Parts: sequence; structure tokens; C-alpha cells
Amino acid sequence: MSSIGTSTERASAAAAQADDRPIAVSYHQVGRTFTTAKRTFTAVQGIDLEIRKGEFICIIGPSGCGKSTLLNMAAGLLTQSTGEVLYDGKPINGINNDVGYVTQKDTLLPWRTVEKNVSLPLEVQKVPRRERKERVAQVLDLVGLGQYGNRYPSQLSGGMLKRAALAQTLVYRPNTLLMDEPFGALDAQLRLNLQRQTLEIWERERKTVLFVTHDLEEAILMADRVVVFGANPGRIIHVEPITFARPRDFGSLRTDPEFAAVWSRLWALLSPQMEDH
Ligand SMILES: Nc1ncnc2c1ncn2[C@@H]1O[C@H](COP(=O)(O)OP(=O)(O)OP(=O)(O)O)[C@@H](O)[C@H]1O
Repeated sequence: MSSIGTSTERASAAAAQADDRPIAVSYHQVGRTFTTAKRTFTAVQGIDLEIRKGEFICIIGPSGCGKSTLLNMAAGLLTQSTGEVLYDGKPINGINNDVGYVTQKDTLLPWRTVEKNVSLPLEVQKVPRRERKERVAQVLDLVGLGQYGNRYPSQLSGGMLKRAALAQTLVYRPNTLLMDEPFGALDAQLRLNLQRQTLEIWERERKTVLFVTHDLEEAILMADRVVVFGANPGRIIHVEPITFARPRDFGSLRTDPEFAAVWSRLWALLSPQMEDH
């Protein structure tokens, strides 16, 4: 078997090919204003972004620049004030059942075991008991919690709780995952493990992912493209394709000069936004 070009060149070629994939989520000239008791203000403005099926997109930017607002629109929890948001080419009307949403807050019920928590979305969907059991067992294995189904949330570590929350979202097989700083509150080692595991799951399942983070390194390690937001009003200031080959070896990537170059380039764009804020 012949191998042509460097790994980065091959990954770039793969990324170019991937551009043929259909579009999962698109934002066209999207704006959103909010009115509070004191004022009306523009949270996001002029958002143009097309996300392809199976793409892993990381969104980074200062606090309050509208990252969650963007995810809420894709979930159908919030409507735009201007422009259009499409899912699978159609306007989103009401809750979008094709997406799964993982937030920073743990959503497990303390009085239910992990198994019962993960099973909840299927109970709501009235999936028959036997199928529920099979799907729950499958997804707990996928996130590495196969042995912990009988435990209660209070008996799990922070990382396990995050994985259980991810399982609860994956169990109803959404095509798109919205992840809003899912690992924000965890220590560095746990974050790293969960980043690795999330990418492993993504490599297998190839769902479309919109992942919001405050951590530039996390964004570059994980994404196909990093979307950089600016503030006042929230808007996209840059989109960076990340062409490192997959599966990614975090250890060697972090010491790769190309990784450092991307990090510096994006940090130069991001840091003034953080300071202004
Ligand atoms: N329902 C709402 N009513 C009024 N203002 C809102 C509402 N939702 C969001 N906002 C405001 O819109 C702006 C964008 O909020 P959003 O949560 O999208 O930002 P973010 O980039 O996700 O912030 P963070 O990184 O801190 O989570 C903020 O100023 C926020 O206070």
C-alpha cells in the first residue's frame, strides 16, 4: 500500500472531500435580540454558518457572546429574531427531537439508578421494556459505564456523572449532539479522559457535534472546525479548519509545532475579545 503526502496533507484532502456531505444545521444571517426590564439588546448578529453531517464543530468565545443562544436555536428552544435556522434543510418549528443536548449541569435524578436515569428518555417515548433494557445496556457500554448501571448518581465520580449524562442523550439516538461546556467544571485529568472518550464515541458514531467550550486547546484537539466568536454583539469573527489526522493522539498533538501555531493564531484573535469583555 502506498502512502502519499504527509499526514496533515492527507487529512486536508479528507477534509476537502468531507465538504460533499449534506448540511445538517445552517444559520443564515441569524440575529437574536432580547428584551429585559431595563433594555433591548442584540445578543447575536449576522451569524452565517453551515455545519455538515458528521462534522465536529467547536465554538469558542468570551462569556455572554451568544454561544448557548446558537445551540438553543438548533434545539428549537429559542427562535431567531432575524434570518433563518435550518435543520436538514427545513426551518425548525418547535422542539427539535433530532438533537440531543448535553449541558454543564448534571441532569440525573438522584432517586433513580444510572440505568433508570438513562432509560428515562425511552420511557417517555414509550419504547417497549425489553428494547429499553437492550439500548440502555448498549449505551452504558459505549460510555464505559457497563458495570455501574445499578449505582445511584451520588455513588458516581464527576467524570462518571458526565458520561452517564452523555449516555442519557445518546440513548435516544439523536443525529446531532449539542454539547454546551459539558466538561467545564471538571479537573484537567478528567477533562482529558472525557475528551478522549467523546472523540472515540464520535469516531464510531459520526454524529454531527456542536461543542461549546472556553478552552482553546480542547477546541483544537477535538474539532474539524473551530468557530471563534466575538462579543458586543455576539458574532462569528473567524472559522478555522483543523486538519490534523484522525484518530488524534492528544499527547503528540500537543507537542506538534503545527498545533502550537494554530493555537497562537486563534489566541491572537480570541484574547482581545476576552479582554474587552
Ligand atoms: N432568555 C434570555 N433573556 C434575556 N437575555 C438572555 C436570554 N438568554 C440569553 N440572554 C443573554 O444573551 C447573551 C448571550 O447569552 P448566551 O448564554 O448565549 O452566551 P454564552 O456565549 O453561551 O455565554 P457563556 O459562555 O457565559 O455561557 C447574554 O448577554 C445573556 O445574558
